[in-house]
Amino acid sequence: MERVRVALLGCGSVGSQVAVALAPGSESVAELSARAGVAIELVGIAVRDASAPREGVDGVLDRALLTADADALVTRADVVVELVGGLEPARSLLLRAFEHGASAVTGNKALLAAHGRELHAAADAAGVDLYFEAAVAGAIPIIRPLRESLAGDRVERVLGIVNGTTNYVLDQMDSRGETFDAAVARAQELGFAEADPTADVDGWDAAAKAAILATLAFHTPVTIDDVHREGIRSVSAEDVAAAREAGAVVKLLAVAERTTGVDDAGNEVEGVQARVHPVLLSREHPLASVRGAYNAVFVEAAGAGDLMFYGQGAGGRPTASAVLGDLVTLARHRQDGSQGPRVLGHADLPVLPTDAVRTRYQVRLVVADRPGVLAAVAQVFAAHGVSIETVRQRPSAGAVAGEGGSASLVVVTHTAADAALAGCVADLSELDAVASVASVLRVEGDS
Ligand SMILES: NC(=O)c1ccc[n+]([C@@H]2O[C@H](COP(=O)([O-])OP(=O)(O)OC[C@H]3O[C@@H](n4cnc5c(N)ncnc54)[C@H](O)[C@@H]3O)[C@@H](O)[C@H]2O)c1
Ligand SMILES: N[C@@H](CCO)C(=O)O
Ligand code: NA
Repeated sequence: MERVRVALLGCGSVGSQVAVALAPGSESVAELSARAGVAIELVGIAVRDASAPREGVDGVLDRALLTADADALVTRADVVVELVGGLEPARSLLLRAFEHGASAVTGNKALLAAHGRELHAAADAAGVDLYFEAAVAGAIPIIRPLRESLAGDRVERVLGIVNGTTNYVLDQMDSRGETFDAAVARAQELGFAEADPTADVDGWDAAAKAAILATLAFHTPVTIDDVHREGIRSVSAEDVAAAREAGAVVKLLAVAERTTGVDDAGNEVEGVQARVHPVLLSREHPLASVRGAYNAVFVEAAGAGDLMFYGQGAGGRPTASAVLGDLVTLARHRQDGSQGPRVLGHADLPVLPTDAVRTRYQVRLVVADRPGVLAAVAQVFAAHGVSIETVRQRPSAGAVAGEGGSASLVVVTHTAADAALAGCVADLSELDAVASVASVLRVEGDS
C-alpha cells in the first residue's frame, strides 16, 4: 500500500484539530506518515455546510477538501475518522465504512455505549479495525492499556473520574466552599460545562464511559442501559464540607467491577457491574488528588496490582492527540495487513442488573445527645441486616456540646444492598431521637 486515504467526518472542536494535523503538505502529516510507515493522505472532510467559514481551518487547508456528502466520502477512504458525535448518522456512516472495507477511529462514547456490540461485530466481520481511544478520558491512554497491555492479567475493578465538568464542580465546592449552582455557573463561564449541563451533572457522559470501560475490562458487552446512574445534583455544600472535616472528598466515580450479585432469576452469580454515582473517598486514595477538570482512571488488576492513568479528559487538542494515535496505528495495520485485538467474542461474565448494586454507605444523622440513642440507631441497622463498620459522634454545628444537646452521628456501613439501606433510612427518620437524616453517601476506598 503506497498511501492510506483518510476521510474525516466532522470539523468541530476535535475534528478541526485533527484536520489541521493532517493538512496535506504539512510537517505534521509528514511526521505522522513517517511514524506509520506509509503516506497518510486526507482525502476529504465531511461537514454540515461546506460553504461556511471555518476558524482555525481556513487558510491552513484547501477548502476543496470540504464536502457535505459524508455518505460518498466514506466510500473513498481506507480509514474513516468519525468526530460528528451522536448516534445517527454516525452509526450508519461507520457501518457503511466497514462495508466498504475501511477501518475507523471514533471518539463517540455515546455511540459505542449504545451500539458498541453491533459496531465491533461489523468491524470484525469485515476484517477491519475500530479504535476509540478518545472516547474515554480524552487524551489519557486507557483503552489501549485495557485492550492490549493488560490482556495477560485479570482486571478486578476500574474506578474512573471520567467527567471533567463534574470533577471541576465538586472540586470548586471542596476547595472554595461554593454551592453546586455557583460551581456549575463558574464551569460554564470557563467553557468546561455546556449551557445545558445535563449530560455531565446527571452522569450520562460518565455512564457511557463506564459502559465502555466495563466492556473492555471484562470482555463482556455492557451498554449504557446496564449502568446504574446517579448524578451530582443531590450533593450539597454541607456534604462536601462534612467530607472535608472527616478527611474525605466527594467525587463522581464511574465504577466497573467483577462482583457477585443476584440475577433476574434470583440466583447468586458472579458477574459484571457498572455504576456511576457520587462517592465519599478518603483523601488518602490516589483519585482524591485529581483536581479541577482533570480525569484519571484507577485499575485494580490481579497481577499488576493498582495502576493509575491521569491527564486531560477533554479539549480539542488533547482529544485529537488520542485520535491521531489511533490513526497512526490503523495506518500501520493497513500497511502491513494486520488487525488489532478483538474487543468482543470471548464474553464470560453476565452483566448484573442495575438494582443489584451493593456499596458501603455513610449515613449522617442529627440526633439528640442522650442515653439510648446510639443503641436505637444501631438497632435499626441491625433490623435491616446492615452491618456497621464505624460510628463517629461529635456535637452538631452550632449546638451546645454535652448531654442534652444535639449531636451529629456519622455511621459508615459495610457493603449493603440499596434496598436494605433505603429501609434503614426510612426507619431512622421515624425515630424520636433522630432530628434528621442529613445525608446518605456511598463510600469507596478506606474511610
Ligand atoms: N470535545 C471534547 O473534549 C471531546 C472529548 C472526548 C470525546 N469527544 C467526542 O468527539 C466527538 C466530537 O466532539 P466535538 O467536541 O468535536 O463536537 P463538536 O460539536 O464540536 O463537533 C461536531 C461537528 O460535527 C458536525 N456534524 C454534525 N453532524 C454532522 C453530519 N451529519 N455531517 C457532517 N458534520 C456533522 C457539527 O456541525 C460539528 O461541527 C463526539 O463524539 C464527542 O463525544 C469530544
Ligand atoms: N463533557 C465531558 C467532555 C469529555 O467527554 C467532560 O466534562 O469531561
Ligand atoms: Na483516552
